[in-house]
Amino acid sequence: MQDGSGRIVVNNLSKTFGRVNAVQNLSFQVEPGSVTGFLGPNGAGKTTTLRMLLGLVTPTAGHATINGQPFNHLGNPGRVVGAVLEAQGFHPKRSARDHLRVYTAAMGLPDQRADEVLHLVGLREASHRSAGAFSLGMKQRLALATALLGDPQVLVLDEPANGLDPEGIAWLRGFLRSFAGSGRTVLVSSHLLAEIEQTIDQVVIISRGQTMFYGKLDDLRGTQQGQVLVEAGNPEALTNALRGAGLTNISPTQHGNRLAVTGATARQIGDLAFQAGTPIYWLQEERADLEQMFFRLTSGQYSGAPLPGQQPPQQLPPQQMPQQMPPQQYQQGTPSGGFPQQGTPSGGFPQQGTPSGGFPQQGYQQPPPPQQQPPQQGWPQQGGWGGNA
Ligand SMILES: Nc1ncnc2c1ncn2[C@@H]1O[C@H](COP(=O)(O)OP(=O)(O)OP(=O)(O)O)[C@@H](O)[C@H]1O
Repeated sequence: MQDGSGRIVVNNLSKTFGRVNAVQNLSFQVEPGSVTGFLGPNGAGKTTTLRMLLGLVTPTAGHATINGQPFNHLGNPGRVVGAVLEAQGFHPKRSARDHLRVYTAAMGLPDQRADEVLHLVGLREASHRSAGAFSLGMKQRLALATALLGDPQVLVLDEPANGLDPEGIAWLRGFLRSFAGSGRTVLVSSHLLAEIEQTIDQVVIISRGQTMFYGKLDDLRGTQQGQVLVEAGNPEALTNALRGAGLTNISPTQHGNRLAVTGATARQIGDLAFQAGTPIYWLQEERADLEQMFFRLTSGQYSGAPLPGQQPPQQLPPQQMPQQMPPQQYQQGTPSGGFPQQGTPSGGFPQQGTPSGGFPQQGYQQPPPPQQQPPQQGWPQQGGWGGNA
């Protein structure tokens, strides 16, 4: 029985292709009402994981569920999951509206639903145009429209920002936030952290099929302490004051009198300088650079050696690693009636792509409980696709 939660659970999932360990012991959870980013460089195992979640690939070990069930056991998958794995597979001569109507008919939905989702993704004006003439960004939107047909509870998108121009990316960001804000679940993959950083609540970073980080972005930032750069009238007096306060991670910078201090806020340093009687001429907090951390966590995937200026890939301390679920025997899903089929886009039916999630790590704040709300209400309405949309 489905639990109706909208929760995605990936539990000790592994997949081996011959000698390639595409996915190794991956675990995470995606809660309704949240957006989870599934990140990793090319070949990290994202698509394989999403395909296992969507019942398109049989895991070597472990299992993945949506609403407490393997995808192939969902009674009406199109109403539960909307998935886009690749924005391809459209008949080139078929209009966007006709493409969608093939699926409304298959799903027993009214034709009008095709127009509704075209409006939702900003393709209303292009509904009569052939999909073959669409830009990559427009194809992304049409694939998303297809996934939305069944008004799904869960969205699983593989690299949905590919081909979108900056306006399209901003729109997608708002759309996904809104979708999750209505109590639904979003799992979105990308190989670029910056692309989805502003959209996601939590992140699962994988490299070579293994989890490198699973948790909230702030927790990831917290793994690397920021520093404060300070220029004081009397650096020696400030250094003494900082040491006196137990701050020993102080180093000179290449810039004259400036010091780099780790483990303190700018405010603390300002107070200590005041007490030491030295003026401050310049003060700046430097936050850890997420993109750099992402590269560091995933570097060496191909060469096995760190790139110049990068650290070797590092496994995070245990408290930052995903919690393991109790081992459960994987139950292979029974094949559904033709769905999902690769390349068969439809609301909730996987379209060549894959999602995934993770278990809350320590300190992870549970997102609000699932709230079923009328679909689309409050979702950003797109007036049209811009540029390369
Ligand atoms: N059907 C397959 N047969 C053999 N190897 C495969 C198969 N599918 C994937 N792989 C291998 O598994 C590994 C993970 O591939 P996967 O496509 O899941 O990575 P990815 O993170 O989605 O990469 P990208 O961002 O480039 O799509 C790669 O080494 C890939 O070559």
